[in-house]
Amino acid sequence: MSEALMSDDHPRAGAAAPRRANRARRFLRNPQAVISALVLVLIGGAVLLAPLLSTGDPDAAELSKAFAAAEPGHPLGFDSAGRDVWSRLLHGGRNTLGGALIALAVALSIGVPGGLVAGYYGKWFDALANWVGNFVMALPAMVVLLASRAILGPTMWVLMVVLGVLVAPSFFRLVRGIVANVRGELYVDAARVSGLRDRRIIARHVLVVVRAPIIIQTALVAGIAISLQAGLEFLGIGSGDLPTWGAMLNEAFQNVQRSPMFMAWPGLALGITSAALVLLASALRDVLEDGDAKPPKLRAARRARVVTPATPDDDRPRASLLSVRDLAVSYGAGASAVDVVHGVDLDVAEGEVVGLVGQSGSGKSQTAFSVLGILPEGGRVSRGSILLAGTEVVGLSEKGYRALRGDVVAYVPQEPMTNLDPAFTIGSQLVEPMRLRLRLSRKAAAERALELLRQVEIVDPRRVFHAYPHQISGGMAQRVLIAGAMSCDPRLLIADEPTTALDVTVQAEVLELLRRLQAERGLGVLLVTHNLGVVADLCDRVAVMNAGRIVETGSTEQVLAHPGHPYTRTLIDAVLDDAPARPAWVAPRTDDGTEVPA
Ligand SMILES: Nc1ncnc2c1ncn2[C@@H]1O[C@H](COP(=O)(O)OP(=O)(O)OP(=O)(O)O)[C@@H](O)[C@H]1O
Repeated sequence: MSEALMSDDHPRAGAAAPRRANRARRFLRNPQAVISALVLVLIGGAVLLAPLLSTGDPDAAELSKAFAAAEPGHPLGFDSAGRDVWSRLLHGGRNTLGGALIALAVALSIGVPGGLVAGYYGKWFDALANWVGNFVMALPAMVVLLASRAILGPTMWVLMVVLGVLVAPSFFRLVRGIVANVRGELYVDAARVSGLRDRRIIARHVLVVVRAPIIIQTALVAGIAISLQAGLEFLGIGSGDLPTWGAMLNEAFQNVQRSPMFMAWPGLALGITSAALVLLASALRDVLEDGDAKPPKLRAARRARVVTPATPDDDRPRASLLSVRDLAVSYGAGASAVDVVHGVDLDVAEGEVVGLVGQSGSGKSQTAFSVLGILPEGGRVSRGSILLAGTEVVGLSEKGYRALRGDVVAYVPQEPMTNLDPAFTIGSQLVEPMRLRLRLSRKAAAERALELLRQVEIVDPRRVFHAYPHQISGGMAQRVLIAGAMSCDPRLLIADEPTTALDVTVQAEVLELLRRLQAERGLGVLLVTHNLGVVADLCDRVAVMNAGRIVETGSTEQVLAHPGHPYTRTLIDAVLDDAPARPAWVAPRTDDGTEVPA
């Protein structure tokens, strides 16, 4: 392995410290964030400590003190009913902020899970939830609240639940949109192939991406909820018996001629709280979103869609690890359906390395994805049978697949970087599937992960274990993915162009590593590649694929030395190894023999 890639001073390795610390630092360096958060903490603290900070009962009226000026213990004076304004302001804040919190809690608990499920699974739930969300958003909030008040009675808390339902679609839409994008990321597919359940993938890999936007949206919606709640109370349609900032505004408004200052206190409290929330939301956007490098999007969403029931074939070699018969993969439905793989037969036995070769677009990846159950959106196995260690996987449920992934079949993908979740350390991404599949404790899984990193020849396993994907090189990332693929001791490894994204020296090292691991563990390997050099180097047998069909199969030696099919001959002729070497470059010289400067 290249020392430059392994050393700590590699540019990627020297990148920023873990992003959580980065975010905290960015937050503390942002004056708008700090000041607005401080203001909110002060307001929240004051209303929470209302019984300690105020002198009396907020509802205790003493008519003789109506409109009386400030006095010791009553710094803001008395209202029209002789009640202490300071007490009412603090206790009113409790009710106003408490109401907004209820609305937020309802909106979050409907909008976030709804958006996660709709964005991740799509299908009918997405269509239905979208329709309901659009319908709720189209409703005029104030009219619905007035109607609710008429039907449900003048209870502010109930109205806040209704308000929560009305603002839930804003969270739903936000989360759904982000999740629908994330579910197509390769690291989500990689997590599925490593055997993680959907619930776990959503909690670990998807929720983390929506966390920051949800926090920002929460701050914004909190401001809106406070204003709406105060608006209702101001109009006199909340709970008239509770002190709230809106009710105080209402009362002050009725006496504005007599004492205009009474408008100021609840007005200021509402204004400062709402402004602080909006400023905090905008500062959080800078802190949480702008500073994070977004993972590049390389492929559209891919979902397994397998429909045809298995049609077992009696002449298959039963001892084989993988036995594919008459596999067809189609996109689209009905008359517009297009077959991209036509009747492929393929076998991999225990300890055997089989190369699946062919030019780009010949259907190699579609065949491999069919075996793994991760065909892209719209793709389906339309015919044939795939036996994985004796289990028919055509038509198999996600649950059935989970039982096979990790310890029967594992996958090494083409693009190492996009198959690692940028939000988690390498260690945590290795540990998680082992805890689930092998039921190891966190400590035992971490020890095994370190051992695996050593086995894939990572020089400083401990540093890599604690590093984030952006802190390691592409070659190291591929080694990490190979370690991950080996983590649950699979019997079959499917490697899809595992070295294509790497530079030439690293390619050789990764191939050498695969060769060693295969020999040590007696793995069956299906190596998808367009590179005949790699095939000659690693494979026992080779299947040549062209235009969705296997055109020739045989031992590597036989196929490469005596190709039987014209397409195989074209592939071999395209390898430039036998072409005459280009003559060395000679600098042009003038007649007297001096070199012409470039
Ligand atoms: N999502 C998709 N929708 C429709 N057709 C697709 C989709 N993905 C792939 N195909 C088609 O399937 C065929 C085989 O593609 P596949 O990715 O298996 O090729 P490949 O041999 O693996 O090539 P490469 O080495 O470039 O990945 C191609 O003709 C491609 O256009």
